[in-house]
Amino acid sequence: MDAPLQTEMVELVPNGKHSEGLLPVTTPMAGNPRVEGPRRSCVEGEGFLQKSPSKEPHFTDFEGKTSFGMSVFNLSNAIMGSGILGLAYAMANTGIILFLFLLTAVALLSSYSIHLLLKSSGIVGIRAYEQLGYRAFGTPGKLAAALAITLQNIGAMSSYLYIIKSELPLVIQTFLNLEEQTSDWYMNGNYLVILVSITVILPLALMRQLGYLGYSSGFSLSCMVFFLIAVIYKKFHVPCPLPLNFTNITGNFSLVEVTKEEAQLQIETETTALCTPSYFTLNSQTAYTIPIMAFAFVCHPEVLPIYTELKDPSKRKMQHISNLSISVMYVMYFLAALFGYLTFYDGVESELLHTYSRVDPFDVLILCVRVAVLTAVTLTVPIVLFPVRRAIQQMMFKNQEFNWLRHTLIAIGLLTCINLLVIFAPNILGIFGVIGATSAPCLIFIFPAIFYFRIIPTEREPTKSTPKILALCFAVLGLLLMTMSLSFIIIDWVSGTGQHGGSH
Ligand SMILES: NC(=O)CC[C@H](N)C(=O)O
Repeated sequence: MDAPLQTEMVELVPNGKHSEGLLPVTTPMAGNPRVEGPRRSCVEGEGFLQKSPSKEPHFTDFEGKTSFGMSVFNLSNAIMGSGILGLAYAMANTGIILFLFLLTAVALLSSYSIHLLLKSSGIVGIRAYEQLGYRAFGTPGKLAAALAITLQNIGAMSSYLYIIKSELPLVIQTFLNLEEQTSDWYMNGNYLVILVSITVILPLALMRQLGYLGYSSGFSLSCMVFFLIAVIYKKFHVPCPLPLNFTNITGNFSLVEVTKEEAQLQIETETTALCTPSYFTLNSQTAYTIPIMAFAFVCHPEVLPIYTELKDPSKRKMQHISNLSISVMYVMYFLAALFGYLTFYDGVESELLHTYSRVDPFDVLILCVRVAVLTAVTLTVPIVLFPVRRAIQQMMFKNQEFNWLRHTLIAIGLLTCINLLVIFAPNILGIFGVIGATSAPCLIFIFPAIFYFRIIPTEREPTKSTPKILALCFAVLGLLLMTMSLSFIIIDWVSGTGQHGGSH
């Protein structure tokens, strides 16, 4: 009947305005979610029909204006963040082959979950993650989605600001050619974070639409490309083992009475052991790989806002944008991890930039790399802030018209909270390890799958149809990953070896 008409039913109201008021959204009754299915289809069918005959002007006021290319920039920028800095460490704990396999799997799964989100939003007719939750499970579903988005993105933004706080003073120190850090205000990470937040992040975060951030996203991506080139270049210019390790090795030998040749031989053996890539590794840290990768590919809260602003939107076009962004990031992630790993091998730290500081903190190229990463993460904050503001609006001010004052106050409020967190409670970042381990699997695996399962009408896809069974398997996979990551974090805490959780 009217089922096929639902497919591309999309609501073309820009962010902040997509109110439920435009389409009668009925709260599903628990346990009987599709009671209102046919009625809804009808309404959505009408909406669709209104648009399709002329194929445009009807919605000109609300039409998204962002081009395909700008959307790719924005989505790629949303994907790319501090996650990239942890991947070389992940590779050191999996080996190259296993890493490649896992990275491919996470990228494919991430794309599949975007497919589930897009398909569900086509049915609901509203491109907002929280609204999918509402349609699937009523208010609890909406709150769960909004909470996961808020926690995940606040965690991500804190990790970005934390990078600014710890790296920017070093950059300034090097630029000023100072041997040691002075107590001047411009050497104080806390002041610098506040300054960057006010002068760069806030103005960008005040943009009414994500589409305007396309240029800054493009610039942010080019900074990351520079970072990648520098990582590749450094592989061929940093000695292995690092002189520091080398001293340790020779130091050990000087304590014992050994002949020069024996010592030389030992050093060579150790050097080979330290500087040979491993293709397949399993150790106590391997379990962290999946959460690190899952975090690195999270962009799901941003997908629907970007879709809302897309020019001539269609599910197919948005899926192309997502696949393209994920593929580009996949290649960049793999290369950054590979060359980062091949530079330091097992000596790589969970934050790649720190490892470079060990070589020579005042090296000019490393300095430029730092500036590039700082710029990239700074420009990512406004994109990641966007869905949080949207979630807050959906929770507290739904059905209300766009309001500049509210828009501005929420952005200022969020930035203030994140600044306070980073300045006064940097240890809280450990807590974000736990949040990351729960909210990332929820946003990537569990929610898209269960929302899809509940939203797609049974007339269209019976409960036992392959897509729905696949979606359920996907949710179970997410649940397994979440349990696994959490157990490992807890084991780590209990045994007191927790060396992770920092920025991811
Ligand atoms: N929204 C997000 O959480 C983005 C995280 C991003 N994928 C990163 O690597 O930092």
